Amino acid sequence: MSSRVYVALDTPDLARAQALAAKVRHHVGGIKLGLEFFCANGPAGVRALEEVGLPVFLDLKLHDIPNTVAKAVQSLAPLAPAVLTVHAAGGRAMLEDAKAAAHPDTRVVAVTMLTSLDERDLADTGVAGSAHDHVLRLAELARAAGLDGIVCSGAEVRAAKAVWPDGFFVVPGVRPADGAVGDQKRVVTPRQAADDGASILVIGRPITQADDPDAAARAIAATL
Ligand SMILES: O=C(O)c1cc(=O)[nH]c(=O)n1[C@@H]1O[C@H](COP(=O)(O)O)[C@@H](O)[C@H]1O
Repeated sequence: MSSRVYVALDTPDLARAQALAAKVRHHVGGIKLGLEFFCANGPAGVRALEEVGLPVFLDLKLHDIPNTVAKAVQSLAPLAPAVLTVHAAGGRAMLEDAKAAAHPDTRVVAVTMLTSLDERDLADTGVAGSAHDHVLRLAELARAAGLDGIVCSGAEVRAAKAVWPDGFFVVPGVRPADGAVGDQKRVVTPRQAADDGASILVIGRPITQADDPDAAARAIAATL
């Protein structure tokens, strides 16, 4: 089975992204390209990274009115990414229209509660209650809207999978036991995320900022 680890190539520099991908390609299952990369390099950058030969996860976290998101997803359809993110908070109509506009081979997944947030941050946005309940509520919304899965932290993935057994679960905020947490707040180890049911693990800086990214990716893969 190929690795469940997708490496987040968060850089605006195309050559650096290509070099990192070439280094780690034997120890990861896919590549995640996000806003930092896409704003600098656009669809041409995505096509350049496709040449590495790994599945590409396009993480643009789209969140707007249904018509705008659907048209954006339609514009991305020729890239046929393996995975594409939208924000669950955009609401049911936006989620339905995003899925309808996507390439049929693309898994459209909804970001529930960013792993950089905790319950105090949630309260600041006017949402009372626990992260667990908020994620499960948005998971149910995504499922009802016909999406393929969600993005959540490793702290919620077991509960989310229990209520959506055939959902696709993306878990970022993953850190090796001794890893620097940085701006993430809800973190788990790669092993815990995998054991608790993550379909894929998104890991960026623990690999990309390592002195030897390939060795870091290999060490993480060895714990799974
Ligand atoms: O959708 C995502 O991938 C995502 C959702 C989320 O809740 N938290 C989160 O960190 N991410 C992404 O996952 C990656 C995590 O990177 P590191 O913190 O460097 O491992 C970044 O590219 C984030 O954009």
